[in-house]
Amino acid sequence: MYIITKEVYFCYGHRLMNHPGKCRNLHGHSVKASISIKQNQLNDQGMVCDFSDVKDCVDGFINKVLDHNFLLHKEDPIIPALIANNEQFLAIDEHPTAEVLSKMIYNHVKQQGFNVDQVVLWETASANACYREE
Ligand SMILES: Nc1nc2c(c(=O)[nH]1)N=C([C@H](O)[C@H](O)COP(=O)(O)OP(=O)(O)OP(=O)(O)O)CN2
Ligand SMILES: [Zn+2]
Repeated sequence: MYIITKEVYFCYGHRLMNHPGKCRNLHGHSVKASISIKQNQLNDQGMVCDFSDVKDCVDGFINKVLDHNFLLHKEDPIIPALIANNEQFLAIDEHPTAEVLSKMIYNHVKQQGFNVDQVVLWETASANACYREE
């Protein structure tokens, strides 16, 4: 089994509305996502796939959906105020944790036809979440 990994960097604001501590406050992160693709066989270029193809796939999604966006649970009570002020945000069904965001990226890359091994989202220099399927 061969595995390649491409890293991408982006930013977002969010809050974890049910968090008992500081993460329920509005705050932001400058994050790294590591996207790993696996294959048993290399292609005729000797690659799992081109790093740039992974980057193009992930950048398209991240730039459109996550980067410099404000990520909130759909029931977050701040949403009416954002709408009233014409502010941009993304409301999702789950809490916008590193776990949930890594799965969102995983699902997008898988839907684009890549054989994804895992997606790791480094939310801070010391904390990451990984999503993979058995
Ligand atoms: N399992 C998870 N735990 C936490 C998440 C998460 O997404 N999944 N998110 C947060 C916060 O949003 C934020 O990421 C803070 O993380 P944390 O590592 O606690 O923050 P610090 O950098 O301040 O940590 P220190 O190492 O104490 O400086 C929280 N938990
Ligand atoms: Zn956070």
